[in-house]
Amino acid sequence: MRHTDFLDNGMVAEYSGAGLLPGEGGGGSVRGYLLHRVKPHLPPWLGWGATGLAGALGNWRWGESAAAGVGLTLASVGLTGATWLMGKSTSQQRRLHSAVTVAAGSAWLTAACLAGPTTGPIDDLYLMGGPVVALSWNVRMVLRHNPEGAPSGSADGGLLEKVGLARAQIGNAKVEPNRVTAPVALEPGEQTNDDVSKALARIASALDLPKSAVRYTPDPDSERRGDLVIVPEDMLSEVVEWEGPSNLGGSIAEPLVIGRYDDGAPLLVWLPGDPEAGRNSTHILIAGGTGSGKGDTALNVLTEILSRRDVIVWFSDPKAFQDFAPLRSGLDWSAEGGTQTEVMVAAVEAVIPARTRWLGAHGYRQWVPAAAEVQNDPEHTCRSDGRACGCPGMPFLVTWFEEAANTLRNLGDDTFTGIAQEARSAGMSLVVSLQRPSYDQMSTSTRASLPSVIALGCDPRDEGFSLPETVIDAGAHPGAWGNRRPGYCYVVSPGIDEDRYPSPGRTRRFTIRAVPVMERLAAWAQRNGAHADPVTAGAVSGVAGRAYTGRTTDDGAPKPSALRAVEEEDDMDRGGLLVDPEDAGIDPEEELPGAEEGDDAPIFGQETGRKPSPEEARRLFSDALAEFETEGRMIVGPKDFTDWCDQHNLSRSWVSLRLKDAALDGRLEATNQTGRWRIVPALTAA
Ligand SMILES: Nc1ncnc2c1ncn2[C@@H]1O[C@H](COP(=O)(O)OP(=O)(O)OP(=O)(O)O)[C@@H](O)[C@H]1O
Repeated sequence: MRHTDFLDNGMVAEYSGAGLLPGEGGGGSVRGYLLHRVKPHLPPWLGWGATGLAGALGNWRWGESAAAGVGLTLASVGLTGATWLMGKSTSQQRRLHSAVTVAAGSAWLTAACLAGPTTGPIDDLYLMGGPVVALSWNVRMVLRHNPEGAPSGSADGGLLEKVGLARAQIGNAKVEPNRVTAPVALEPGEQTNDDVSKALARIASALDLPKSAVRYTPDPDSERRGDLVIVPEDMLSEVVEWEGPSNLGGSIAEPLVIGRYDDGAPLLVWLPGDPEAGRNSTHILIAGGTGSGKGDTALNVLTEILSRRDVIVWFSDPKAFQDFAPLRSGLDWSAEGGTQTEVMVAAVEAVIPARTRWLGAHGYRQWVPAAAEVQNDPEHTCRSDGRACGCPGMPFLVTWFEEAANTLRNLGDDTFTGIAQEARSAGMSLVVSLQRPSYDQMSTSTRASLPSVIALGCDPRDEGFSLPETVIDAGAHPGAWGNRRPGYCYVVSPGIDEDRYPSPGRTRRFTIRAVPVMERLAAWAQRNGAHADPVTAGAVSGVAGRAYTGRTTDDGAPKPSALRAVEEEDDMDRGGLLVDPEDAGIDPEEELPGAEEGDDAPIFGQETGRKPSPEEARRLFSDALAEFETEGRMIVGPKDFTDWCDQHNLSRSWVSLRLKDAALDGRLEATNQTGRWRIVPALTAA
């Protein structure tokens, strides 16, 4: 049994102060346990018995011999002297104790041999003195087990010496069920905390435990002190299924519960910052190899987010919502990769300044739950006369990019880093997941702008990508799990005590049983969750046009006032940029054809024949852009006009030139990809 091996090693027993853990040690039965406890204290008593026996036998053999008397006396003195000499290397106290014991024992033996063990006081001396001496050794041993942070002596030296940390000291360890925390003090000037980090694998090997069971938390105030944490039994091996969100209707500012740690504590992450705790909003990277449980981990996070009342989610998934389909109707906006995702990214860029301005105008240095409520507090007013402004609140915004490597690469490092930096003060968090957590998927600077990570099992070579070096040094090794431990993860994120970073946790598993619960959650979010505020909705519509629908209500319920307000401002001929009331029930998937599908579909009129006149051609081109806009295909390039060119006998190079002209006219805007243009919705065009 692992646990017992661990204890048998003696380390915990030596330094716990409390001895063995309840019910542990030895053969498993009560008898075995007692025997195990008593065994170390027997030798002095055996020595006492042996001395008595030797006295009786010696008297029978040499009772009458004068020569034997001289020999025995000399031997006794010699043995005592030798003990004293040999004790030189031990402590003074131990040396004296040993010499006195040998002197008393050998003197009694000499007297018993010569005069007889029962003569005069010799037998009384044996019966009274022997137990006293034996007991004195027992007491010494018991005291040695409670060093109270004192230098550790030889026994711990055994383990630490084995792992190359001789002369380090282990103090009084704290023993909890399945967790031992032992303070370590290193040799001043000789050893550093780094040496312990490097020795963790050897400590695990000495204790016959997996590498992830042994961790080290350096003391931030000292280079030679820290806590060695040993968690002998893997309490995460039991799979726990997801049964529902932890806090339905709570605020997104409250922690998201995504699983549990190895000691049973809840595994938490926070997205918005907390001004009181001096914490900023964070962005999260979900990193894990294939089969590491990334999909289920994302579901843990997303279900928690969707169950909160003051948040909206924009979600891009190039895998066509394979894993997330049951939750899709709870999202404010969903995109299936390709052009749809490009539009979403452009929209994210556009809403950041608008949201930041709104928060600033209402006196919020960062998003807090009160920002999502109607602004009835004169402390948070945008009116110059200081009276409450009554503006609709602004929900927190989570923008989520599944399998994001391509999107991020297209976006470029500087753009992404800028978005990530600025989004934090706009009441937004980005969540990004990667197919393979490695630097060929994501550049160093992009990785650096995602401060939080949920690091699942991966290739050992990719550990350095997933986790900060300090956490790996402290004993975190997602590479040791690969895809054999789905859902196991380390979480590094503001709000979590840093001591926890190297502790593994496990997210919950989603099975087929979870599907109806997720569907109910999405329906709840659709009815009771937040809707985009007018500022966010206005900014996104200015970029995405009809591609952004906002979360629709499926039961014909009136749309939230935020959206109606935007619609009322719209050009009446266009009937508003957001969903028409009669379109409210339309499945957004049907409304937004994928890029590939759109490429093949003949969406334009079927005019054929002669080449149009230049004026006619320009009119047709402008109609084509309007049609793209109606379709919600807001990012276009010459290749999107291939069929159209064939129909109208126009060339793609002519289209290229017209695209540039349209950009000069303000109808299009350049994207950071050459030859790709974003349509400026007609409402906001000059
Ligand atoms: N927390 C968990 N506990 C137990 N099993 C889990 C857990 N999370 C995921 N699994 C199981 O592990 C397997 C792989 O999970 P999942 O598909 O989420 O991995 P993935 O990392 O998303 O892989 P891929 O990238 O190939 O989609 C699935 O069978 C899933 O049910």
